[in-house]
Amino acid sequence: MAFTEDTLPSLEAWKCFVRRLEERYGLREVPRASWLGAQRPDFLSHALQQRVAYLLPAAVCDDLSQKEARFCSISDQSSTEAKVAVPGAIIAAYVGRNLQGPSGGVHGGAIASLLDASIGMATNPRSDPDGYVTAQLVVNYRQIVPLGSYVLALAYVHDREPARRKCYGMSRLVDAGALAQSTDTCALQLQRPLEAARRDTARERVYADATALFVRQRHRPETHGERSLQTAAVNRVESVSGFLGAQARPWRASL
Ligand SMILES: CCCCCCCCCC(=O)SCCNC(=O)CCNC(=O)[C@H](O)C(C)(C)COP(=O)(O)OP(=O)(O)OC[C@H]1O[C@@H](n2cnc3c(N)ncnc32)[C@H](O)[C@@H]1OP(=O)(O)O
Repeated sequence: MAFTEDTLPSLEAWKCFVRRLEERYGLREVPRASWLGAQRPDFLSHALQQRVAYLLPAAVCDDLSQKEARFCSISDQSSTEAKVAVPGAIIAAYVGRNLQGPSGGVHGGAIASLLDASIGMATNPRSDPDGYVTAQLVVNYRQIVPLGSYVLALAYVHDREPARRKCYGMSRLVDAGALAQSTDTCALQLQRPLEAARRDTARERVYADATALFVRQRHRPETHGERSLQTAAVNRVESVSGFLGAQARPWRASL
């Protein structure tokens, strides 16, 4: 998917999305003050200190290339905090007609991919994004996801066995409702457990949930050429956007 200036969400729209996340899920850790007064360096360092491992997209990064800015990762900085595994993650996505499974509904494979990606994000620290891979993924499909929906995958890690290289997580795919109205795929890694991922709330429709076992690889496959963490993060989110077939449409969050 090609990102253009038109498809970048504005900072205001992104802040609005985060505010709504805060309201719905009590995400106290999103540093509201820094969003509101965002200037890139302060914003990034403050956000890092405030336990947000990385934020995508970050349209505030005006000195990066457009593509990098779209997927700016704040934990590429070599801080100790960035090396800490993140126990929670949220992906907001639009699932369009190109993902048709049953008539009028989204294909189960796309739903599984979203759930898998969100748990993978909650499992892997940004400083080592390829450490843990999916060994097992069990998906419960609870309701048809209507084509053309905005959805959120809310993931958290509930157990780790480092000595055995194992990490257990779960994710719930819910209707985003008015919370995210964008065809962009965006993601947030959190350094606190996301309580909202744990249980259903009356306020949202739950389409599916999944449990997963991630296992740390003993040997990594060779990568071809130099690959920065930044590039890996960009590629990974682009791959999610890619398989979702996100169409280039403007951000539609109302302020
Ligand atoms: C910011 C970053 C965001 C990142 C998002 C990324 C999300 C993307 C996630 C993916 O899509 S990953 C791609 C799909 N997955 C793969 O391609 C994985 C392919 N499989 C493998 O590479 C290996 O099979 C694997 C690393 C999972 C395990 O191989 P090992 O040889 O290291 O496992 P080993 O036999 O030593 O087992 C270690 C432990 O895990 C257990 N285990 C391994 N595979 C299992 C399995 N499949 N089911 C259940 N348990 C399993 C195994 O029983 C054992 O437990 P115990 O120590 O308690 O005995």
